[in-house]
Amino acid sequence: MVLGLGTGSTAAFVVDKLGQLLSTGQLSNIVGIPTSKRTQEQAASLNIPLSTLDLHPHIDLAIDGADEVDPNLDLVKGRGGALLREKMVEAASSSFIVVADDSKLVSGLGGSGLAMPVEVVQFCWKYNLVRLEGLFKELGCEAKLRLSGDGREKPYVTDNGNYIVDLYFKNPIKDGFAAGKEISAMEGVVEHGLFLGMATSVIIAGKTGVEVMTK
Ligand SMILES: O=C(CO)[C@H](O)[C@H](O)COP(=O)(O)O
Repeated sequence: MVLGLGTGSTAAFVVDKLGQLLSTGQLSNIVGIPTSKRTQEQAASLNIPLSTLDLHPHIDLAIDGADEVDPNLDLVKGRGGALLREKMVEAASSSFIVVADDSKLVSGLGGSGLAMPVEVVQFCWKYNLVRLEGLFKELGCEAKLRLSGDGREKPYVTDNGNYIVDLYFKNPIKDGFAAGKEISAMEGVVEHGLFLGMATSVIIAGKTGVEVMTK
């Protein structure tokens, strides 16, 4: 079985569990396709056999976290910075299961007040930041370059050598597909964090237990 391995604090539990099941012989004959360098390192340290999309272009199942989940199982992802590889791996997967806690549930994407990331090339990133903010003016959008380092003094660089522009909305995005299309059409945009129509099911953990959402 070919498994897409997600990125983030929730997906890390899945990777740990896979490592444990493999080491105790409860699971065998799997190969993992990691969605980030971080996950690749974690999986390798647990002796999970790894491969790439080049060698395994068809993935049976991907399991990953999410930043926002709406009632249609559409998602915002990428606050952990891995959106490009996540989208490539999850789009190539026959099934895509999301694992999250109930703080991630929203009635409309962009509605949490937290970031919707867009990965952009470094070249003239400010030009694209201004254009992205302008695209969603009517939603009260504010665009910020993601920073890293102890004093947040330098731009965050993705595993693919790009920058991230985080979009903060005052109001939820009305038409995610239209928004995604407009963002992707911008020269210099590499990928955006709207994962639409991709999740097969979402497993949500809350104080009262676990709920499985399916379409
Ligand atoms: O998209 C992601 C990383 O790019 C993560 O899946 C998302 O940020 C959720 O992370 P966490 O489980 O740590 O809340």
